[in-house]
Amino acid sequence: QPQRYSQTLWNVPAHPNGIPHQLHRPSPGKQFGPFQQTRNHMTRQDGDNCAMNIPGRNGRTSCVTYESVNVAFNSAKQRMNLAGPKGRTMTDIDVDHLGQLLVETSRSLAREYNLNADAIHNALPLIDTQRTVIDGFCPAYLKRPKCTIKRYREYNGMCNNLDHPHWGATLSSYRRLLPADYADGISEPRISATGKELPTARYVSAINHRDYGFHDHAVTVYLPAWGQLIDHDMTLGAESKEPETDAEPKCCDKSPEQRHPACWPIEIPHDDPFYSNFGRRCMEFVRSATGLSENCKLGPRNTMNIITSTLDANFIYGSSKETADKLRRFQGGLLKSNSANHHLGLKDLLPPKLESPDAGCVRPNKDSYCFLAGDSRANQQVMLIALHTIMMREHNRIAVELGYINPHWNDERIYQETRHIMAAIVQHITYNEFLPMVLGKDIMNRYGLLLSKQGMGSFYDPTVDPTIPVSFFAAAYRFGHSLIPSTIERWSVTHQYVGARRLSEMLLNPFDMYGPGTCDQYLAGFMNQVSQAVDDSVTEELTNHLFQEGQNRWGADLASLNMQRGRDHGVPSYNAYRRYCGLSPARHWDDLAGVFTNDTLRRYITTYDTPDDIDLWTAGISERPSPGSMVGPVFGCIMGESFRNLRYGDRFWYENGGWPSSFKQAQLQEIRKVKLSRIVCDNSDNIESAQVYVMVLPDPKVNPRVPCRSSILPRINLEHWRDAGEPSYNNVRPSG
Ligand code: HEM
Repeated sequence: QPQRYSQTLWNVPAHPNGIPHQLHRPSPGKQFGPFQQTRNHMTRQDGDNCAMNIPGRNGRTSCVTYESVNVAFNSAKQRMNLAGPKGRTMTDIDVDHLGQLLVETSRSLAREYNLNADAIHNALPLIDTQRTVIDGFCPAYLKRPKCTIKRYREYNGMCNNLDHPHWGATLSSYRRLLPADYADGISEPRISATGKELPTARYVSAINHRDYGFHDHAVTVYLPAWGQLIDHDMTLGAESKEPETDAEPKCCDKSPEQRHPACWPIEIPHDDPFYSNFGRRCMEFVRSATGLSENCKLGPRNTMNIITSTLDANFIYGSSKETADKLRRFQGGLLKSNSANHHLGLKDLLPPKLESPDAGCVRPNKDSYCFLAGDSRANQQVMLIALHTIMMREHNRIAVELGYINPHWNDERIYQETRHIMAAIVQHITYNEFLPMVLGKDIMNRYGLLLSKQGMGSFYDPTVDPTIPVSFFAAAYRFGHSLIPSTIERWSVTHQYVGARRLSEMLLNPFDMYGPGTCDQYLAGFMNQVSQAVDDSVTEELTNHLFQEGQNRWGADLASLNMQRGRDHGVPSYNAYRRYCGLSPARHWDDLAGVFTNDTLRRYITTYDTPDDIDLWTAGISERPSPGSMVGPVFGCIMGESFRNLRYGDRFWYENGGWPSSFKQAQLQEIRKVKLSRIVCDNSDNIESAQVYVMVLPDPKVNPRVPCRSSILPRINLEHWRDAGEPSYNNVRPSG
């Protein structure tokens, strides 16, 4: 359905049946509300030089000329003096620089033509930048590439959608479900609806996200562990960097004048219950890099996803051919690994990260190396690195078997087919085991997320954009931060408790993994340790001790970072999403009775000036859960819609039939058998039993713990990939 573009920021219609529809990007040459694109139109004032008509008072229109766009861009370029691309390919820093120029260009035009937020959001993007000097700077990757249909995905996600090749691709901007809420309509962080500043993110966190340590009654640590792993398949916000060092700027130790322009440190109140003990008044925070939209359109600031949006297992392989190649052995379709513990009869670990060894972990000495995987965050903590390890092992296990079954396949063919199967497994486990627990049956049903048990589907809808929404990346999918326990337990392979370590000690410290048997102890621990509930309580390990350094007794606060990140990205308030999700927005505090617990509501009343100010993340994790779900209605809606688009907007979706990428019926049935428990059984060293669904605590009746050799945990039968030389395979050139 077309959107009404005359809507204001505060008047977004909900879908009649309660399910919001996608905000379609405007296609060129159409009329949207009062703003008229003038590609082929002569206008009264400026003839062919008029890029956009803006309605003014008394029915008179004024014209934004192409010339004024050129002047605004050139003067921003001169004023900002940002470095241009060094090589032929655009890096995220290059995109950021051009993005900043476009933001400044939009700001100048908004000032010159006195544009309001509605016009900035709706009118500026309609200007045909291809007719301006901007076109000469707009990188080729944002222009339309020639797509061909192949069996395997491109690493960078390009050409998944043949009509919109950039949808879901790397370095594209996050999608918006609602117009950005920036104080100036362009890029400045949100302020209160009262016109005052919002309370600082740390103040909100300290009052509302204390550590009460409530456990979930059913889910194990495998649930947040898998949740984070697949987050790293879908989103990675681009950081602003110092061009000289490629490092994230430091802000707190500099005076405001000396700070990097992206610095936006979080103010800590003087009476903070924790940081005041250490005299801390400032928490590091750097605004994300600026993104670009197709053809480098003008408008409010965009922000970009460095990795592909679709669930394609890029955390194993990377989102570029360059990264993928670094991880490959180029032999037998295998990934590189480290066989240091082979002599003990133990399976391979991930290879050591020899390039930029200090990025992403804190090394105890120069001889220790953290691990190399497809995602740069793999070493962040032990849950993540353990799952990365078993997914690498699963790739190699499947590759060896495929090579055995098809001795005539070369390295490339084995590698690409294994990568294709791994992406299917990630999709299947996510929709079969993870989402039903997180969202519950009703939401799964409402958004069309329930999997078919048999047959091929034709789920693909080329009008659906799988690009991750800002509100998912910067708020809703961070629901997982509430689930994290304070310690991570190790259990023996026979399910006896062994010990536990504080989470903060394990951050950026994956080196435990080198200890013989330790990986197994964690993998067994995750299925025995219960996770925290999704609620307003967040462990102090994350709210006071995140990435604590050296001898310090304090670290950063992830809850504050989440809210600051939401404001950084122009995420509107919780109330705006209530409206978007078909719920009534709160006009008075009383309207929120029952939405949150009374305690939570009381705390919000002391924290915020009005219900219109509440940050999306804090409210989303604090909502009372919907029946059968771990999350409440607003997070359920944002996640439901996002996961719907990831299923229906992915041409390579594993259940789809009729494409060269489609699995055969029998192969699909094999993929449908895979469970995370099977992957743990096959890729741990000595674990001999697991409950059928490892994200849920064992229960003799509904989730029994069974031996790994039991037929209740069937293994994917790769015999169905025996290749008698089907033409549909042989015609396909390997991608990349
Ligand atoms: C111990 C576990 C975890 C730690 C230490 C952690 C830490 C972090 C940190 C430091 C950030 C960046 C914050 C910022 O500056 O904006 C982040 C982002 C994020 N986290 Fe977590 N996280 C954990 C678990 C999870 C889980 C379980 C989920 C979801 C189920 C999750 C979802 C996200 C998402 C969606 C982002 C945004 C990522 C991006 O695209 O850049 N995290 N997390």
